[in-house]
Amino acid sequence: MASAAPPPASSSWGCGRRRRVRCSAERQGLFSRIAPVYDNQLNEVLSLGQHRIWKRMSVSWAGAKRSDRVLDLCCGSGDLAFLLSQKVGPDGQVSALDFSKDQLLIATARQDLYWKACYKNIEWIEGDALELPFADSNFDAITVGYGLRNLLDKHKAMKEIFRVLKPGSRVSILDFNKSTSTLITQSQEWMIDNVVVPVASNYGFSREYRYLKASIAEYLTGKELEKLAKEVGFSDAKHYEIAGGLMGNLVAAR
Ligand SMILES: C/C(=C\Cc1cc(O)c2ccccc2c1O)CCC[C@H](C)CCC[C@H](C)CCCC(C)C
Ligand SMILES: C[S@@+](CC[C@H](N)C(=O)[O-])C[C@H]1O[C@@H](n2cnc3c(N)ncnc32)[C@H](O)[C@@H]1O
Repeated sequence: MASAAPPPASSSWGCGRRRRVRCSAERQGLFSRIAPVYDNQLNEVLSLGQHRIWKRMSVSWAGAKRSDRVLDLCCGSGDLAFLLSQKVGPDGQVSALDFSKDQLLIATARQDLYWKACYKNIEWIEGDALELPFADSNFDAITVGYGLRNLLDKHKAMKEIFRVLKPGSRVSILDFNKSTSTLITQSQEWMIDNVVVPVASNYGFSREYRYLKASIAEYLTGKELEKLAKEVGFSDAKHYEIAGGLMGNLVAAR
């Protein structure tokens, strides 16, 4: 596992005892704590396995093809990186970046378990999505699965994504949808309050999953995501609502 610039030095106690997960170090700690149960348990159970379909859709929208060099940003335990790996094949290259060492350890363990030859094309990089350790115009496709919403500076992140993407290539950003529909927002919040958090509390992670609701409320709507992409230079940007509007995917072309 390669290591790049660590996230800002702000430490969790430097964030004070705020109730909200407000700084990079606190968010890093959150994802490191939930790493052992994150993918094969809680996401699987809570989404009734649907999250794998949403991730496949997102990877398809990125447009990765054989022999491409691609990036999975905020890769976590590697779900999208493994899907990208199959798209680009053994002659392709997948760079998978995350700032949680614990998430990356789970990802490398999964890579060692899997038998597909193509998975050898994945490089795991510990780094900050806001300061990418890559050259300009470096990637043929980029995916961000449930990552952008967790980044403190979404504008800076989108500028970095634009910088490292090759002209004519696409980024596909999957996340919860911050809906403009009151009914969808209320449904989303009801499920988080009455299903997600209670189930997560059985694993000792009620606070970590309670963060979801606030992070969605502070996120950008589909139209705002499209506007942000255009502002940083993308020539085209379209946000698609999926899962009945509970989730959404932005596809932006450089
Ligand atoms: C893969 C999913 C979420 C990933 C995820 C993203 C985050 O930012 C987190 C932050 C803090 C803790 C955990 C996460 C996190 O897991 C989506 C599926 C898992 C969700 C937790 C389940 C969400 C349930 C939906 C609101 C309703 C699903 C309806 C479905 C049709 C059954
Ligand atoms: C909800 S998980 C998503 C993981 C994976 N993409 C998926 O779809 O399952 C969000 C990931 O973003 C990472 N992350 C959050 N902020 C980051 C940052 N500034 N730089 C790099 N990774 C970050 C977390 O460590 C975590 O692994």
